[in-house]
Amino acid sequence: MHCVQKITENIYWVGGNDRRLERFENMFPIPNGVCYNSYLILDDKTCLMDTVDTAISRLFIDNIVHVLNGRDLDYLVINHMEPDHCANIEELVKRYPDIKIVGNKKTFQFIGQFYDFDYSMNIHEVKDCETLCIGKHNLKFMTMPMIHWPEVMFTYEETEKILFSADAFGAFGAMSGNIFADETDFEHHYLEEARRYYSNIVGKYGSQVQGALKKLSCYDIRMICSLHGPIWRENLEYFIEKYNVWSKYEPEKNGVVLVYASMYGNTENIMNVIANKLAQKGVKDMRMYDISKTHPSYIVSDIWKYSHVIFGSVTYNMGLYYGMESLLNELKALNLQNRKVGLVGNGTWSPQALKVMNEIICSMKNMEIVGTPFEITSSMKNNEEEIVDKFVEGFFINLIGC
Ligand SMILES: Cc1cc2nc3c(=O)[nH]c(=O)nc-3n(C[C@H](O)[C@H](O)[C@H](O)COP(=O)(O)O)c2cc1C
Repeated sequence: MHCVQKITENIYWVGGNDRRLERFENMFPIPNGVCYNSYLILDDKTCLMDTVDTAISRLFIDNIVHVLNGRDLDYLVINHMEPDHCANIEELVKRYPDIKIVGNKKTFQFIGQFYDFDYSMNIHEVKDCETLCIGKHNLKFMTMPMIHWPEVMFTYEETEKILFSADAFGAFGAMSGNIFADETDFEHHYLEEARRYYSNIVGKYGSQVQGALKKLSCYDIRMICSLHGPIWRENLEYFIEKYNVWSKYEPEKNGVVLVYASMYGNTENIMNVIANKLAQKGVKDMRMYDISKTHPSYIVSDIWKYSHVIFGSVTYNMGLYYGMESLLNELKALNLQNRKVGLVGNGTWSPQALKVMNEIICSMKNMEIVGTPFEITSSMKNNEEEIVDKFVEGFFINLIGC
């Protein structure tokens, strides 16, 4: 049966939820599921904003048929050509052969690359800032390359002042009936997952997001409709400001994330000792992760949030432990900047971990090594506590000075 909601007088949410998918992009665990949003505008012409993933195709078609109530579908706007939003294009062209697909040059290139059906009679190609009037509603298309694919567009509906923002302003997490952010306890339910979504998926493209925010600042926006996560119709500034901070790679909070790679527990032990000593100095809300236990997307997300991070790793075959090396390289690939970093290495016969971690961190932008990095040979002895104290003292002074 159809499952839709009105979001304004003539616009409907026709998306759906997926709580069965284990991993988004076959990579990121989504214990709270995910939603695929799509929106249908009824006016002189009917217009659908994006489609959904194959997982919910059947419901999606039911939703559209129900809302159209016998009308034809005139336009399908493709703001983003990623397959989790595009699974139904062919089906819609079959059902509504006169439909016009609205996209830019790259959109049509990607449709041709992903799918094998004839849409040559359905193309309505638009350029940046072009508009399309469908009655009382007027759609303005803004190309937003690399947020987070090159063909991405935002569509601004000028009459009701709604921004259809593709994947931007999205979040992991299925919706439980409450499709508006103001109907949810967003800070507790969605914020962490919105940050994990942003940092891991869009994080690399901070400068493009900054560009988009600048472009959008000229528009009066009353509602933001993303392709994932809740719709924003109140307190939009709150979430826009989160995007502003995240895309500038600025920490949201002064605090410490500790991440370790440890096989036999000695590096783990030192990280616990460091955390204890920092706690005794009054540092609160620290987060500690075992790289082999927690999916890196959660660690990336917390590092995006906090100002300081301490990495502790064993040496493995003259290099870094695999999980730690891949985390550090991922942070670098995501363009993470402006963090203060403490380093602790470990090795038994030829310790290399500290050197390799230091090299990766120093190759990133605006990363500062704080505290005196140190290396353990196998395990730390009670009579070596002075080294840890020296590290903690330097790290703490920097932390409280921030
Ligand atoms: C497969 C393997 C490769 C290792 N390679 C090195 C190495 O190249 N250099 C070194 O100094 N230690 C090496 N180690 C030793 C560990 O780094 C070391 O025992 C570490 O001090 C233990 O710390 P942990 O108790 O936190 O696991 C290796 C250990 C294993 C299991």
